[in-house]
Amino acid sequence: MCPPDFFGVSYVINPWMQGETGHTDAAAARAQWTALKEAVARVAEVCLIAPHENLPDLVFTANAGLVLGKRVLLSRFRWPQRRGEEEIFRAWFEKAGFDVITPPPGPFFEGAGDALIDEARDLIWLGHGFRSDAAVAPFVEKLFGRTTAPLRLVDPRFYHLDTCLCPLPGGALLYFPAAFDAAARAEIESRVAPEHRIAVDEADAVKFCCNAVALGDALLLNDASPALSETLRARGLTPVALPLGQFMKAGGAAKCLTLRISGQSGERI
Ligand SMILES: NC(=O)NCCC[C@H](N)C(=O)O
Repeated sequence: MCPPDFFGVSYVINPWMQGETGHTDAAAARAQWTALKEAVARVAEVCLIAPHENLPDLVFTANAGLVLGKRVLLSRFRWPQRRGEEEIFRAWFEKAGFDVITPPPGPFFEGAGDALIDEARDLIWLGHGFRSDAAVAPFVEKLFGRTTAPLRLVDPRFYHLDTCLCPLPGGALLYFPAAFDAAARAEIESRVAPEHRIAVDEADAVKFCCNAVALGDALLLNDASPALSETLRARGLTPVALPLGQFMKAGGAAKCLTLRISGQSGERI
């Protein structure tokens, strides 16, 4: 995670940021981020990367790269406003002993914002259409030795895959179907049995319920309706609501603010 010392909205690269320039409250953001960090720290060790002035979105560490085992495929950001983050994340990973791989020339790739590991299906879902390019899929597949299933995103509010889809422990998949084109919905339906699909409605989706961090049985998220919370509980998961409204002004919530760097089955690589 990255402390929110320099977090704010100072440019607009997604619809959530529209009209929010200069409207974040630093103390409130710090309190929300700290509550999330403490919730993660109850289950896992939290490593920090130093914040940088003029890189307000560095707090969204999910976008650093895709980590599997001790390998990380670094991001290449679509928007110039975020490109300064790439070398900062590279330096952090190198110092931490990761094998850092640069994406092939050409396609954009926004890390674990768009590439989600589905342990139950032994595959990587890759969101594309707004930030990452589908052209990076064969490289991801070869590098990590896992089937990589591209999914086209069509709603600009759900510009990263982790804003509208979340593989859950136990094999269920939480997702907002309207964020995907028909082919992507068919792809999800062909790979995920109906009893494992949890389709959320728009009211839950805009609360970033899919932007959830699964840690053991706990599911850390900004908010979920009573009905969705009940559905999750029935599957043995405990939704933990952690308000992250300050970060939603920039288009991110719990999952975006974290990057899992160990504990995935990538250890077999
Ligand atoms: N969805 C994510 O994984 N990260 C949120 C990134 C927010 C940032 N303002 C962006 O638009 O890139």
